[in-house]
Amino acid sequence: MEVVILGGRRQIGKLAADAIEELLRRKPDAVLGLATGSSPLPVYDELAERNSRGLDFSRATAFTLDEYVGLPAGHPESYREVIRREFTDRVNIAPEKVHGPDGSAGDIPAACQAYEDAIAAAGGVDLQLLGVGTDGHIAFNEPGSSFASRTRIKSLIEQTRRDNARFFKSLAEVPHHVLTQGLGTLMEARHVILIATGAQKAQAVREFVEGPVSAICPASILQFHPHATVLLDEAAASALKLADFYRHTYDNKPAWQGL
Ligand SMILES: N[C@@H]1[C@@H](O)[C@H](O)[C@@H](COP(=O)(O)O)O[C@@H]1O
Repeated sequence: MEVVILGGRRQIGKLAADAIEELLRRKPDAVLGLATGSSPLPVYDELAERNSRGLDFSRATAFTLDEYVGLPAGHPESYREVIRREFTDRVNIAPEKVHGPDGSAGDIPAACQAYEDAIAAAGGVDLQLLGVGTDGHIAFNEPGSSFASRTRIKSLIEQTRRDNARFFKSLAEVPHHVLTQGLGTLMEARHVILIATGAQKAQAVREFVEGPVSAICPASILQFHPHATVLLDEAAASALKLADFYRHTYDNKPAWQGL
């Protein structure tokens, strides 16, 4: 796991966008894993800007991480809508190449299997963006999720519902159930870039980067990933024991740019 501590959200956005740009130039039909939440927004802003200057997404495919169950089609907070608004409508990716789990499916297990099959048929995810929940969840894999899990339905814990209530009119409107790629699914992405900013993430970051690998902190599975990059601002990095070591080792420059 490479941990890179940067000055702020804008620098994080640029560095993650550099990785995506390098991938798209090397492999124009790359498969991108997209995340919702506020953490990846600077990356999407930067990519939209680069798209307007010629970075081409026309041959790319994208898969989102997760989706609420039970929101009506077109609900502004469904992740399908969020990712469309925040990213895919702002670049020249083909809408039919942007996939998400179907939270309104009648047959949920079949929809989850179909999503796994679609990822596999696309050749797997080349680069997966991730945020992290204050409880250490990635995608919507809450504490206790199996490290071998695949796309499936999950219940949200109250902490996550409260964290996400800021996007809804009230806590009561936040769905209790979601579909999410599993931890086993996420671990198959060839490169994972997790972004965390702000002091409210410091504890989760300390636990998943430097704590024991445990299902109680789902993001800790990334310690087993062969190519995981963690991009942090100073506040999110503030509880790390080895923060100085990471600063010196990577010198604000992750391995994909050459040490
Ligand atoms: N399912 C999403 C996660 O994918 C995201 O990482 C997390 C953190 O969101 P934020 O980046 O807004 O802190 O929120 C949600 O629960």
